[in-house]
Amino acid sequence: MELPKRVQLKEVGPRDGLQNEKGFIPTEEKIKLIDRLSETGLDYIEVTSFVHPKWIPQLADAVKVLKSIKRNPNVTYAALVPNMKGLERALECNVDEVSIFMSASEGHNQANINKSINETFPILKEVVEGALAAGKNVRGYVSTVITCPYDGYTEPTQVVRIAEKLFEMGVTEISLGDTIGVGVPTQVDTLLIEMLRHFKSEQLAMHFHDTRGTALANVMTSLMHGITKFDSSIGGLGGCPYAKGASGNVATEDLLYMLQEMGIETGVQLERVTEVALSMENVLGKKLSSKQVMIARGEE
Ligand SMILES: CC(C)(COP(=O)([O-])OP(=O)([O-])OC[C@H]1O[C@@H](n2cnc3c(N)ncnc32)[C@H](O)[C@@H]1OP(=O)([O-])[O-])[C@@H](O)C(=O)NCCC(=O)NCCSC(=O)C[C@@](C)(O)CC(=O)[O-]
Repeated sequence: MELPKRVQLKEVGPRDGLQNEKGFIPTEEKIKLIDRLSETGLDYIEVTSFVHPKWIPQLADAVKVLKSIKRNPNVTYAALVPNMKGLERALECNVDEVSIFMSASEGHNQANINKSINETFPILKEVVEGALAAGKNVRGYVSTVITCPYDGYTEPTQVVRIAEKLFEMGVTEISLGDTIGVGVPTQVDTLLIEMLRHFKSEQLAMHFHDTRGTALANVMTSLMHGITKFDSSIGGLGGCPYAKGASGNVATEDLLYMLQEMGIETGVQLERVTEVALSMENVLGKKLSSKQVMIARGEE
């Protein structure tokens, strides 16, 4: 079986991981989390999001967080940006990379960003133009690529249509989100066969939530298609408040363990990431569900 020799992990814990947490996490703790993650070998961290604080109150401190972290020159610090207002705030803090986002399905797009798919394109086009003019790279998320909590199954051709539009705008990479974490390997296979007829594997990243425990199997299927970029979240935290039933992302430390044992390099230190994940249990006042954290707790 031919698998990639090296994979890049994009840590989305401080943004996707925390956005769904109910109680407000003190800003100092978010900064500490990002600073600790910056010392684990990760080279990409999505730190926050410049969405409307009314929609995601947990990340209302985005400006303070991004301005206060200790930047490691080897790490790209990215943030989610939905529109020009968000871009202004992100540029004010000198974000390294901008992540725009929309869904492949109408139902989730409307619930998540209060716009139809067609209304979203010109808004994002303006954001991409503004970010590129400011010298920032732009990454695009396409959510609900397998199933939408409102509209059901998503046709792969619809994902291709949205991805083509985002690439035309100037994004350099698209992260494909199984937003509610119900996808299975055969569906990922079907999706990637279609996507790879139109795009190169280097242009794609995969973003798996793990609601049904299928995320690692979906990563494996993606590796077999030559995908080398995966989003993951420390401790398996995460979820979208506008996607009912969505649980956390694949846990960074569980993904790292699997890759490491398969001899795939990441440059990230499993022990350090696990320590950071474990420390989040105190901050959040709850046990995390990742296997590596359970083992570190002595609960094998
Ligand atoms: C997109 C909007 C802003 C539209 O929200 P809206 O209410 O339609 O916004 P609007 O453009 O009509 O503006 C209304 C007011 O909000 C202000 N406003 C407008 N934008 C901003 C901004 N950026 N920052 C601060 N303020 C803002 C704007 O200035 C105005 O203020 P007013 O004039 O009334 O005083 C809203 O729907 C929103 O913030 N949605 C984000 C929801 C979200 O973050 N969801 C979770 C993301 S996770 C995800 O999408 C999936 C992903 C990426 O993780 C991958 C996967 O798992 O698949």
